[in-house]
Amino acid sequence: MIAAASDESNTDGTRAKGARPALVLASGSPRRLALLQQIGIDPDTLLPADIDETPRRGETPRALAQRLARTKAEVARRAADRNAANVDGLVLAADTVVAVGRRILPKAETHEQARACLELLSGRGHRVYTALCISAPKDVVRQRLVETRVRFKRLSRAEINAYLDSGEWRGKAGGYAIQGLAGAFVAKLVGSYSNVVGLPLHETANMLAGLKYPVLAGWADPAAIRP
Ligand SMILES: Cc1cn([C@H]2C[C@H](O)[C@@H](COP(=O)(O)OP(=O)(O)OP(=O)(O)O)O2)c(=O)[nH]c1=O
Repeated sequence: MIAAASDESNTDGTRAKGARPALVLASGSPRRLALLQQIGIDPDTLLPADIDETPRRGETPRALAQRLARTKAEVARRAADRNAANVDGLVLAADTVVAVGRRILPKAETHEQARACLELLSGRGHRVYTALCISAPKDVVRQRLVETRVRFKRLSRAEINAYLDSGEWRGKAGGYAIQGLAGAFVAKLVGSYSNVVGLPLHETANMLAGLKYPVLAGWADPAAIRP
């Protein structure tokens, strides 16, 4: 259900003038929620969209990320709309894809997959794409693709084994999580760090602001912002 925050609603259920739209985060990723909260945005509802993420034949990494983000947003909006009396909110979805050239790395689920990813990434550059999709009322859909270039140092067998033992790679695109132990593998990063973790904060804030969702500067009470 997409409902405006209750403390901003009038008694007749209509939205108070100037109230922010309700926000659904179409994600089951704790990292995406934590990143949003980092910039003071607390979604009203979490609605993970369970979709098939298999790349299509010949699909580029960029096209895959964009298609999946859009599908997640659409699936979550349909689920939200099924029960809702009030559907004037925003639905935010994202998808992160790691690629070496046109080669799309999997979201590692097994040791073998994670090892193959790390061996491929060792000592070379790769790109991390996160596609953002925000579905708004009246069939308005905004999309954005953000790219970060990352280069890993050369990884020894011992480092790869130790990293595999950590389990941090599980469920992560490209078989690593930059916000954990793998931060030590990053020799160079060009672009947005939060994009690699799963949600580019600068671009997300801009897109939300463009849809009249109050981010930092639009807040009524700056004192409410966490230090
Ligand atoms: C490269 C990299 C990816 N990741 C994560 C971000 C994403 O959660 C995940 C990529 O998978 P996604 O399909 O983008 O996201 P998800 O399935 O985890 O969550 P949801 O679809 O419900 O939003 O990999 C990191 O946490 N750190 C990293 O350094």
